[in-house]
Amino acid sequence: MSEQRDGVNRTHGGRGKRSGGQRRQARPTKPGARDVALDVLLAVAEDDAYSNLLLPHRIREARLSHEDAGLATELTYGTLRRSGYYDAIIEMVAKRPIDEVDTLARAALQLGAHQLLATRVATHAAVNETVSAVRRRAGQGPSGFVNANLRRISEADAQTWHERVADSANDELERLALVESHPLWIVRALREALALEHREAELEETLRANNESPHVQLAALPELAEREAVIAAHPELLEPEPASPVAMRLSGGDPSDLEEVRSGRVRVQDAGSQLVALALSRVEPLRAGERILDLCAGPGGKSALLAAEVLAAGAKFQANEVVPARADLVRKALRAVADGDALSVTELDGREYANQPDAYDRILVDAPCTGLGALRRRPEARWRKQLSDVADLSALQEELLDAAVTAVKPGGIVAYVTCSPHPAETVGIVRRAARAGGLDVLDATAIYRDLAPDLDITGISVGDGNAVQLWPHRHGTDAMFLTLLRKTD
Ligand SMILES: C[S@@+](CC[C@H](N)C(=O)[O-])C[C@H]1O[C@@H](n2cnc3c(N)ncnc32)[C@H](O)[C@@H]1O
Repeated sequence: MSEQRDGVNRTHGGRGKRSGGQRRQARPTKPGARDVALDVLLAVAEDDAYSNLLLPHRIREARLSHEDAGLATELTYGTLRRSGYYDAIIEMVAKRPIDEVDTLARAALQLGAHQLLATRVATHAAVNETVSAVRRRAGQGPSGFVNANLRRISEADAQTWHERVADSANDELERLALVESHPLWIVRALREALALEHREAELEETLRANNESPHVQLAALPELAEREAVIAAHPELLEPEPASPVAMRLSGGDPSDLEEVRSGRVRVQDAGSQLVALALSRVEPLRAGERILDLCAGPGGKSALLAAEVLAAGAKFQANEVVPARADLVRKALRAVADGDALSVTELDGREYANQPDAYDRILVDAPCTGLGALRRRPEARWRKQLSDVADLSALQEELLDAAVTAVKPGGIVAYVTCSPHPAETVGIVRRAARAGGLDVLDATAIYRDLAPDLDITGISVGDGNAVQLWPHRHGTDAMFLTLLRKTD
């Protein structure tokens, strides 16, 4: 039997390795939604592509209709998010370890399993169309293997597969990791984070929320756009989003169809990201002449919102981003807020700001992190992150926070923020800083309750104050963490 015919990956390269023996054939027919989805799944597996960057290109190249573009998007992102769960099923039907399944066959089986078990696509279409996409790409060889195994998957319903996979687990955490399609170390970290609020019972809900597509949320930049007026101009598309006083929810369509988005007065931004930025600018009134620094600003979402607030109060705004290409994105984001390049963006390692003691009134440290709080937005991210990333990042996070504490004036405020709820990146960092002395931990729950009275906010005790962890399943936002620290001497 040839490699193509039996679907075996004899390279044993596992995820992300090209299977070598496949010949990619020219497609005689116009590609459809499944061809596009399969293309992107393979590029993610073989070339470490980012699905959210590649998919829009592939959809345009294939000239998919609006409807097919929607289908390709749902199939690609849904399959990537749940691919760990589908792998468990593929191992059962193919009766071999997943790393021994050829990359194309594995991607096609995941794609087919997603259609069969998580969408309303009819069984015959899910099987036949997926097999046809494999045949167009690689000929008869692997399509037989894919066809046979998809038929086996289609013989049981979604509930039965759920039970079979759950029964294969050794314990409760492994069960959740398998059925909710997350690496086990991430499940453990999320449980630990929920335990800080005595909410371990919400673990399954938290994991499920990571498997859903988030709503598109927009921010009306203060002084440049007024939320109610923007909603009034597009009542069929927009509604207020309770998680931030400037947030709106887009019900469908492309945000750039809105003139307010094209002009930069309204930005696509998660409401939790809005809330952490506004917590710093509104924790107490901004005074004219205050100096505000965004230490880790790329690509500039929070900078744009903060700068709009800061300039309206006659205060001064400074952004910094160490990666030059990302610093350019910050400059672009700030152009809508101030004419030309009126706001400078430095390109320093944020730790160098320790050389400017007592220089700023408020500093945002939106620290580089694992991003475990935004897994629903980055469908393949959970499979690429590693536990070892946490140690490296938390060392950097400590140093960036220390630099900000040095650079803020006595009486000034540092906001420490991550888009990860991993305790080693959140409370681990701020509790250490609080123990070192010279800082008061403010009550972040109070400012959140002012800014978003409809949200159910609970605090996590840090020193004498409270940090706040937002969650997709409870607040409809990314899992943003915030602590506000005031320098006392
Ligand atoms: C979580 S992101 C910031 C997101 C941004 N605040 C926004 O809302 O668009 C963290 C940023 O920190 C940058 N970064 C990483 N190491 C850094 C360092 N040593 N100094 C300053 N910035 C750093 C990364 O390049 C990344 O752009």
